Amino acid sequence: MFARHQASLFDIADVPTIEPLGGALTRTELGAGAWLDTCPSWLRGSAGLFDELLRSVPWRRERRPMYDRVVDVPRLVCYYPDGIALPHPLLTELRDALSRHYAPELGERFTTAGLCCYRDGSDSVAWHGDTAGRGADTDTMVAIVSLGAARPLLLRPRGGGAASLRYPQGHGDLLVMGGSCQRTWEHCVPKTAQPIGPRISVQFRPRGVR
Ligand SMILES: O=C(O)CCC(=O)C(=O)O
Ligand SMILES: [Fe+2]
Repeated sequence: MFARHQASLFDIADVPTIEPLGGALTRTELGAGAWLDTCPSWLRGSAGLFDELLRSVPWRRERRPMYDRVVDVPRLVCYYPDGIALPHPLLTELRDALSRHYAPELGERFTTAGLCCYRDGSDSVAWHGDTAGRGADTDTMVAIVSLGAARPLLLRPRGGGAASLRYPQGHGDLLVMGGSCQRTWEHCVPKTAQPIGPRISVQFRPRGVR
């Protein structure tokens, strides 16, 4: 199912470590109350995590209503709702580190994890905001940790008017969308014609945000 992949290309250290978030994040104000925090290589030494998730997560195809049909979304997904154990203890550590760091600003914990697998460059997700839940009308946060092959995450203001921003998301990188980002901006992961291996995106969200 997956293109050939060598863990050592991504990360050679064996012991997973995460950077304390305090000094490591860069915040970008996007306007309209939206912001982004980024931390390249937040997680190091995580090649084993990528391999294990690729192998052991019960990936399934995503289907979405579009106009009068239901279509396959070109990527694989697995959703871990509030209260369901995550598929690897390291993901629990990441979620809890994010919850601790953002508690004063977010006022609640990250409780759910959405895992997506982009098998190769023809997998993608179209422009959207995470507005299926509270993000439609409430400021919130979505924290994304990327594993595997680097793919860019693009952002643009809803309603157009500005060139899109491009954030390459490589192995271990963290990107957090905050404030009004889900309702005032859109994001996507475009297809690429480059021969590229699989990428896993892990999105942590508070309860009720989808
Ligand atoms: O692949 C990513 O990092 C973004 C995924 C995403 O936007 C979503 O599943 O809502
Ligand atoms: Fe999203």
